Amino acid sequence: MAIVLTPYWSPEEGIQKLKLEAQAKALAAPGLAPPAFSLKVQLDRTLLQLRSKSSPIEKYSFLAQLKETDVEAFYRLCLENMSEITPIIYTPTVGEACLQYSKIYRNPEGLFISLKDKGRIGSILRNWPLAKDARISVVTDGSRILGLGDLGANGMPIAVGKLSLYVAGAGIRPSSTLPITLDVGTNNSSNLSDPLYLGLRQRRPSQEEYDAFMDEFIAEMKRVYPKVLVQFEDFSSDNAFSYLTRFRNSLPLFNDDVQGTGAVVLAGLLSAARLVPIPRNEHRILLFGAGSASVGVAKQLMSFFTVAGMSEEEARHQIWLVDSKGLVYVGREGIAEYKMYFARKHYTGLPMKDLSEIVQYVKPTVLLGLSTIAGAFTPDVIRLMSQNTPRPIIFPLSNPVHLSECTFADALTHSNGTAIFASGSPFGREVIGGVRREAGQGNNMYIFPGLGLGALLCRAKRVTDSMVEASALGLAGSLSWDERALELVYPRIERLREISASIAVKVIREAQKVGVDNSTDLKRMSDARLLEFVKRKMWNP
Ligand SMILES: NC(=O)C1=CN([C@@H]2O[C@H](COP(=O)(O)OP(=O)(O)OC[C@H]3O[C@@H](n4cnc5c(N)ncnc54)[C@H](O)[C@@H]3O)[C@@H](O)[C@H]2O)C=CC1
Ligand SMILES: CC(=O)C(=O)O
Ligand SMILES: [Mg+2]
Repeated sequence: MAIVLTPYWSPEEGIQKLKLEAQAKALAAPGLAPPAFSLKVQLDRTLLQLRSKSSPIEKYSFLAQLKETDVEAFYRLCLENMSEITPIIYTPTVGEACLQYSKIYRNPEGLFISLKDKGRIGSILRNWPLAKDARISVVTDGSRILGLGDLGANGMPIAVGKLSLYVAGAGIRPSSTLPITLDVGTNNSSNLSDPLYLGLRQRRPSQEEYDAFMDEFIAEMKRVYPKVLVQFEDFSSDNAFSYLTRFRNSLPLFNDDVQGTGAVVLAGLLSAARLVPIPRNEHRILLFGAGSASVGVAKQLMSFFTVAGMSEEEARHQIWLVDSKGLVYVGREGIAEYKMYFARKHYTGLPMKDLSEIVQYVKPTVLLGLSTIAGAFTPDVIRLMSQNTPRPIIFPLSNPVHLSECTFADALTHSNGTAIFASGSPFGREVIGGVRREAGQGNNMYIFPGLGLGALLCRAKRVTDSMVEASALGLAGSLSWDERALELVYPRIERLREISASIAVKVIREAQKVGVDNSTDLKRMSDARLLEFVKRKMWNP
């Protein structure tokens, strides 16, 4: 396992299989493995080595190297230690990896397609060594990586990290994953002046030029990989919405930040609302931040009200948005098109910017943070929330952890332990009033693996809004009795595979219902058999 005869990265197809065979032979050859060598103990040893690293970024690099040299060991380690490994390969550490990518880069882990490749994108796509196998591609243009802004080509680790979760969390075969970074320049001046920066040294192009590049990219993806599902990741808000609309009917495609986040928050809210003794139609939801994630969440949360019998208009009335200029209302100038639907119609007061003031005005029962503003949920805001409801639902969802709108400890302390809490990045446990409480992680990582797996297995032609909603309902229904007893609003991350399987079943059933699937064989199966089938399809190291 520790003996590697060939580098993982090689342009020849099937190299991974050959490498594993070579390793197996090496381990069997007398003298090449130490006498007491065992794979089980080697995994424990690898974990010890990981834990001996002093900083998260060193752990990230250690794991990246392990994945490169021994992909099976990497995923075995992930599967057996999900709660320890996820914060390293994903948020928060993946954010640090993006920030430092120019320094820590070693080997290509995905495809870089740049503006300079316009006219030959198809041939670049064919350069992926495992070309025939590609089934899921996470595509970023690096323009809004987590809450860290425009990182340009250095956004690659986010695509790689999401795909590692597809493998660990939904059993997608590693060779079927294709991380892509579209390098269309960056407006990040420190990247542009960094001699080690890995991307194009130019500012982002005009919208017209970018649209033409994207049109070619999507057309070539369809041609080269007719079976691939595309997940758009961390595009800046305008493009997140416009490219989702432009391409979602061309191939199976969804935007994780808009749709995956919407689904994960709906699931968390459905679970949280069960803990609050007030009727559904009396909940008032305030979203702090009004970018792609927030507006995606607001749209998805409409069904929190409509499934309870409210009309669309009544549902919209229960939702308020706040952006960097304050409360979003119709009379305010310059409101971007994508947030206009949620602009308050009847607000006639002065512009309102201070969050405490807005909380006093709206009296929300649910406060969601998707603003990238660390500490925006001040003690005062949390105390005011507690006056509106016996159990304030407070989800500071911005990533990575240092951008969270408040900490778990703050939410509990200033609500006298009543807050129901979930954050975008992990917070762990707190003890309040002698009671141990666990923070939930409201992160789209609970949705995209199962959504992608379901869409793949039923060979969906498109990913519909109703399939995304089905994934939310699948997640909401997957809390175990002990998780409920602990008032968790999201399942434990250790159960991600099991949860992804149930989500995939819901997604397949919905695709069949709306007729976008191509899976006559799966239609005949009972739900129980379909679940078995989904689990059997999962790759295991
Ligand atoms: N937990 C999860 O699963 C997810 C979390 N996110 C996080 O959400 C955050 C936002 O992502 P996007 O919506 O894509 O970014 P964005 O940049 O499009 O949106 C940020 C929003 O915050 C607002 N904002 C900025 N400063 C503000 C201030 N001082 N007061 C009030 N509002 C302010 C902006 O006006 C904008 O509406 C990021 O940190 C991202 O990591 C995004 C997707 C999924
Ligand atoms: C989780 C995620 O997709 C984000 O923060 O952008
Ligand atoms: Mg994202």
